[in-house]
Amino acid sequence: MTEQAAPATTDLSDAHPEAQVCDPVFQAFGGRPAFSGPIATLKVFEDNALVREAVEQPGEGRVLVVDGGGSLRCALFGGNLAVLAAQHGWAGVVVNGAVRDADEIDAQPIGVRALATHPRRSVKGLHSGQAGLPVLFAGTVFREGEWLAADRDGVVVLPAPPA
Ligand SMILES: O=C([O-])CC(=O)C(=O)O
Repeated sequence: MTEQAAPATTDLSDAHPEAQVCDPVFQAFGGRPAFSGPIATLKVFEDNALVREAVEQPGEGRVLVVDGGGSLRCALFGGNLAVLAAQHGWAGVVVNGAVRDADEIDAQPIGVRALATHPRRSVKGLHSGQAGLPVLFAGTVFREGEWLAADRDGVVVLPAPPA
């Protein structure tokens, strides 16, 4: 997979009045401090079966945006899923919820944003949730196919990649 330099979120925010700038609620994980790509969305709650299914599919440089309803009672993403996401070419994962195995995630060449860490794993096997719907958190609407950039300054969403 070729790794393209992600444009700075500051420059994107300055140059694009249409940019949505996420509320600064995220902690940063992963071996890639800056990442960007088209958005794929998931809406789940304390069940990460769909997250695993997604990162087992070709990522093609996309960013998986997982709305976990903000639950801080378990982790929706962890070290094994980070390996799968990297292997399948996902640029990053943004979680409205918690992750675990922070050190293992940091060892993978993807970017991850989440509200917190939590040692407990989520439910598996219910396969509850929905893919491809617009999701709303951090003051931002994340729509499948729109474009996200993240770096140490924050997370920005644009309707399309900058020209
Ligand atoms: O599988 C999970 O629920 C998350 C996790 O711990 C991992 O990815 O290693």
